[in-house]
Amino acid sequence: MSMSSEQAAEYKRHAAELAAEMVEDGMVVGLGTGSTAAFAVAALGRRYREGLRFVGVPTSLATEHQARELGIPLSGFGEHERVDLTIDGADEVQRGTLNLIKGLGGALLREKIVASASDRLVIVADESKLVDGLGEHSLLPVEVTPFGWEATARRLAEVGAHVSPRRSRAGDLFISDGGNLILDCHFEGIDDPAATELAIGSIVGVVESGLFIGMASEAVIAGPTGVARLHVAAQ
Ligand SMILES: O=C(CO)[C@H](O)[C@H](O)COP(=O)(O)O
Repeated sequence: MSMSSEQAAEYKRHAAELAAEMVEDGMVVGLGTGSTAAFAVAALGRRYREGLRFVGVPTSLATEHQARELGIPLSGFGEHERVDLTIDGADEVQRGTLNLIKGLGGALLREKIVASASDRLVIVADESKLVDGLGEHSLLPVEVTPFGWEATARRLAEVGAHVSPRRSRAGDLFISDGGNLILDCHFEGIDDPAATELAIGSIVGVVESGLFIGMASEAVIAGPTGVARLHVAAQ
């Protein structure tokens, strides 16, 4: 059953607020990107004003801006080797594995750097993001260097992707926070996400793909029946 955008926003807020309760005093917290993560950042801003002390590591310029406006102190990898807990959204969450597609918001590179340095990555989403197989609904964003992107796009097509360069509203090539381009890749289902990630990652010119394999420790998913905390199922 499809949900209205107001309902989806309400579910995103429920999931995000529950995850924001997981932050404890003294933590280094990865601050995700997107509309769901923004609810978590807003809740963390409220908790900071109420006396909770933590530092945030933002995953995009947009999140950095939001966190600064809320008075959340920010830090980075010069000061901290590890992040205790990151709360971020996702475009697809695979049931059972919690493997993810991320990056429709264009922040996948910074999100992946922060996720890979995190002891816990908690994904927040409404239940429309839950899928049985990755690639069911979402394109797979791949961040590539601007130089030679057309050659990189051809190599991606060779591994089975239908490739479209992402464009801004004005029709220009979209530039990521890292100064790269995003190629949105459609696959006829991604049967083996780990193999697909390896194949894409081995193409010269690819900076990162939006496949997050084995990174999420938990997903907080909200829908009409309430909020569920999902963990990786035993194989
Ligand atoms: O990966 C992302 C940004 O690069 C977002 O987390 C993802 O696109 C989900 O966004 P939203 O919460 O707005 O649906």
